[in-house]
Amino acid sequence: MFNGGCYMSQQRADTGTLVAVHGAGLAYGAHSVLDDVSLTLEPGRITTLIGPNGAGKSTLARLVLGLARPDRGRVERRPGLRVGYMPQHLQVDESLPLTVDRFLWLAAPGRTRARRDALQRTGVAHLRRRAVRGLSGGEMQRVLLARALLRKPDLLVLDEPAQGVDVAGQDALYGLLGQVRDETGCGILLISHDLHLVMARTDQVVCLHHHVCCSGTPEAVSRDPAYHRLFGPSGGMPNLAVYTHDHDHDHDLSGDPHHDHHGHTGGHHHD
Ligand SMILES: Nc1ncnc2c1ncn2[C@@H]1O[C@H](COP(=O)(O)OP(=O)(O)OP(=O)(O)O)[C@@H](O)[C@H]1O
Repeated sequence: MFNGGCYMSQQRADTGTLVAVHGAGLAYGAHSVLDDVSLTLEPGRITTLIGPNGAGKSTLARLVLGLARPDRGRVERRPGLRVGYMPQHLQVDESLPLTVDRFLWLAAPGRTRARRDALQRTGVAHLRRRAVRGLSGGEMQRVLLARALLRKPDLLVLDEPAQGVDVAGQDALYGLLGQVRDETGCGILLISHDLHLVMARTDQVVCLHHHVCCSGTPEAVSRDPAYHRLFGPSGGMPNLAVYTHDHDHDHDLSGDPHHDHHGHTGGHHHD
């Protein structure tokens, strides 16, 4: 729901924006986690949110999902927005003999066909009757993506989906997400703490360290000599790209932009 009144709701509904965060600030006690953060998510566009541990990425995702409210600024959401969320961690009770099919049904009760189609789309239809607790990290990730897709989301939010997956698995996942975007036209918000390697088809990269440090588009891995050496001349990982940061400031350890007595920036540079 939009917080900006009728006029703003109408304006946003017309332009199709899924979620718009305007100058959001949020603090836990004295600890400022987000400071004047703005972000716009559009249908059919992939946004990658990167930043070091503790930068506020998951907190910003919670604002986008409507699970938290900013102390300052506002968050507008398209009326009736359907969101599919793939969490960073999921606790599955090891003692429960839960099958993949049952696991999906619990999230979205409905026809078997829909669950089969969702698993088919993420390339793991063969796992439908398997126990969730026996799945590998990469298999679980695809099941979680199928679960998010069952909601037929306008916006897919994935928190660190590449965590615990090797580079080839990350490349395959990003390829799959590109297909999902092309087929469904949904917007995608991807969260990652990898400051350099991002999904090649990302439309905008936003680097967060409590505030937005910089944003832009990634460059193909094949154009970066370091990754060229790693992946070979053909750029064997077509779905990965390099993001080059463009900061005009450094950070001290609290994440605050830092200037020395002479007006020069100093502190911990995180790119
Ligand atoms: N409910 C809470 N109460 C107090 N502090 C919190 C709460 N949630 C998050 N924080 C703090 O806010 C900061 C940002 O956390 P957040 O999880 O948003 O960062 P992140 O960028 O997603 O980090 P990571 O990459 O490690 O997952 C951290 O210092 C965290 O300890």
